Amino acid sequence: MNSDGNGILLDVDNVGIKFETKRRSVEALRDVNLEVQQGEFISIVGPSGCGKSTLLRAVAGLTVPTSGGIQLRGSEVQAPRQDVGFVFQRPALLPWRDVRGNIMLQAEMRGLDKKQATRRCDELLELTSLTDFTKALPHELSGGMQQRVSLCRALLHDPDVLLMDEPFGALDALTREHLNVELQRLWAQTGMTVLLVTHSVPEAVYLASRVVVMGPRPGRIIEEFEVDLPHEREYEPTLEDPRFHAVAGRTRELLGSPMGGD
Ligand SMILES: Nc1ncnc2c1ncn2[C@@H]1O[C@H](COP(=O)(O)OP(=O)(O)OP(=O)(O)O)[C@@H](O)[C@H]1O
Repeated sequence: MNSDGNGILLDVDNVGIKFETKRRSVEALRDVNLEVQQGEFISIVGPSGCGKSTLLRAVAGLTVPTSGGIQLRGSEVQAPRQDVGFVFQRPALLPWRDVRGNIMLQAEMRGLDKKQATRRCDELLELTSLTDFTKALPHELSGGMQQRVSLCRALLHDPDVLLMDEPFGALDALTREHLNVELQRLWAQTGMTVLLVTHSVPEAVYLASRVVVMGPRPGRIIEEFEVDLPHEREYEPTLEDPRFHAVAGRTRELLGSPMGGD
């Protein structure tokens, strides 16, 4: 339960975003409404250019809505927030810093207590099976490991909400599958709140407690599905589960493609 007493951690209220440039005006989002409870895992899918990244950036306070508003833990999001974690498609690690150094960057930027941050860093390294690579440099790591480092960095300050924008889009299929399984376990074990943008329908449904489908620009939410699957999910049995197929099939229909993304 959060400070506003109704269990809603994040409230996106009638948000519209227009980008005005010298040459054109783009309406990226129109009347977007989304209420997220603490501990939910929301997967956001939609056609390219429908405003998924814009929505995440607005939640992080990196883009200001043109209309409507966003509340996180009861306070209006008006500027970049300290209480979110962001994982992008590329891990963006500093090549001269080792794994611990890259994760601890978050502590330095936010002025966190070094002892506490180091303890948390150790826990996260353990949770993501990176303990043996603490002193490795980014070029010594696989793409999947680099993305795990970037996940640890995003979680170091224990954010209220973790925002992930196509975090596994640049990885090969097998690595992506492994990281899906790890992220599922992490979510089930920690109860963190996640908003994930993805083009992959199986990834969206396997990970989510709720799938949010957006329509073409100007981006709006056209449908939402609760995913009626156990909190902790094994990979293959889940992908064969009729409840998984029901949501994945409906999502693909809405996206208008037989394959519905990768
Ligand atoms: N800073 C900006 N200035 C001008 N237009 C922008 C800006 N950011 C996004 N847009 C436009 O807003 C629309 C939505 O972009 P956004 O990146 O949010 O879509 P998306 O759904 O994440 O796309 P994709 O799935 O291809 O990554 C696009 O038409 C894009 O060109």
